[in-house]
Amino acid sequence: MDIIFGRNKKEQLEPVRANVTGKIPRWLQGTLLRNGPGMHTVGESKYNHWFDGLALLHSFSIRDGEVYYRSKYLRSDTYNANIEANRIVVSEFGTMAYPDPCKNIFAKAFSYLSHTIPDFTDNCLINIMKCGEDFYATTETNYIRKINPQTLETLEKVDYRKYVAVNLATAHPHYDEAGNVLNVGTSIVDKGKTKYVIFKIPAVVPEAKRKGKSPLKHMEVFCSIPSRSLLSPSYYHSFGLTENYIVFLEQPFKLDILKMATAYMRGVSWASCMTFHREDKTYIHIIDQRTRKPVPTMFYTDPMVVFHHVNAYEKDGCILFDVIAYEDSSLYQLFYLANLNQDFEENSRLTSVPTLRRFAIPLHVDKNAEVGSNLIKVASTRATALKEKDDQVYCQPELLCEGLELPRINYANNGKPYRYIYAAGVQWSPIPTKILKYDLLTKSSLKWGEESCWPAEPLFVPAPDAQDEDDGIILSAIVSTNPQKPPFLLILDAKSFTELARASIAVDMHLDLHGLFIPNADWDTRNQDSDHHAVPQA
Ligand SMILES: CC1=C(/C=C/C(C)=C/C=C/C(C)=C/C=O)C(C)(C)CCC1
Ligand SMILES: [Fe+2]
Repeated sequence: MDIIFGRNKKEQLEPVRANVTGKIPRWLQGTLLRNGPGMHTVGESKYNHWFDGLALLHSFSIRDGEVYYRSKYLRSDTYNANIEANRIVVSEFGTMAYPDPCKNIFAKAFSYLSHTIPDFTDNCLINIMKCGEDFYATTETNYIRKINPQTLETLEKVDYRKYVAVNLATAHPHYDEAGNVLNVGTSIVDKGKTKYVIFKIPAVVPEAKRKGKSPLKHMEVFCSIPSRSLLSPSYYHSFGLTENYIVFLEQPFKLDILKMATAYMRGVSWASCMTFHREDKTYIHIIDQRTRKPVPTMFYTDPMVVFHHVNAYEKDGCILFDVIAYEDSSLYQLFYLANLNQDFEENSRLTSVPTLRRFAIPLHVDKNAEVGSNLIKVASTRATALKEKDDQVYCQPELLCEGLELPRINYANNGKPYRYIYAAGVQWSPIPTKILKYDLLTKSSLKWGEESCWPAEPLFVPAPDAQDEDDGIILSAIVSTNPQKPPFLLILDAKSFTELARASIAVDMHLDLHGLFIPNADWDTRNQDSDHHAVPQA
């Protein structure tokens, strides 16, 4: 597995034409832009964790049945500092780095102190965000990096803290129909309070206010939720959105701020400051978008760890939301590079398999309902919400399916009733061996897999004349451990899950994390089909 995880990948700066077999639909015109870690050693120094690797952007430009591939390292300040020093000098999730090893004792002590409130990395390796006309590489710190989606060049560094008080923010924002961005961040011990901040970035700025400013300058706090604890806010990786509500899980997988403040001095990583408290509950916060206030009822469920929300929607007085959940936080443990070696089949066994769980949250809690009664009256789910004393509600999910991660949907259905989930299929290890389509109605799935192939997150792109939710195609970048088989972009028909085409590229391709598809606007206007792709397939 060293081929996939350990080895530094080479950039492919010049676009290279892929060898296409099969037939790419004529309407599929645009660029698949993806992000993920590509470099895990700098000089003699090595990162400890796969999520530490330096961000390598790659793109597949699809035009008239042809595919062109290119890749480029994000020239973050982190990348530049590391390359210049020829060693790792910026700390990442699983690796604490020491910039000045030769300083005298006084300078060293000063450097430790200045790390009490750390300046986090801008190695934005997780996802790509669209904001107005601009694209940004994202991670979970306060930094995002603007990029040129055509050339993959790195542009400005943006510090969210300049606009809203957040030290951390998710790499998984949501978009409304107009393309406005909603995201959640954590504000740590600011003015004596720790809170989760939901913030909005408008897609367009009114002409009068514009003055050449980017929409980021018009970012605003939408709502804040106080953290249950000042010094141990929850860690979260994504959130859910319905037409009128936001779903935020305050889970018992927490950051210990005091541990973080001394991590640099103690020589341990940020990852070691995260703890799963299996004795705690998971609190479900529901925010009403119309009042911009959290719903006052306290909804909770058993301890769990969620990285990816799938979708959420309102139905018959309830919010139904689907997540991929684990029993513990061992997933992040498995991505230490020491585990992803030859013996990875042994070392990276999941202790808790990812399960698709559906929760149901009643929007109106009858104060007179009997304690112990189930407040969910929706026939389509077995999820329950039991009334407890003091107006608390205990929610138990319906278990839908096992062994899936990196979920995607037809984003036109985000926040709305939906039927299909596209995801990476994982079995005994967190590394995907298949991609699958799960049908929430029939509770059955279709799968794609091939010997020695390791697929990435499958992304759905709707067809221009789509009638059904699954009228479209699936794109997934596949790397292979067979030296005879070059990596390829797989194009499946989303309805039947059969292969339409593959574009093989004889390059050094990395296993990526997340990304988006940018439809080719020229082609859309040429075909009078502009509305279908107004929002990226985020
Ligand atoms: C640097 C840094 C962080 C980075 C977290 C990262 C990089 C997480 C990546 C998660 C992924 C890729 C999950 C996939 O499902 C924290 C812990 C937020 C806080 C401290 C500083
Ligand atoms: Fe993610």
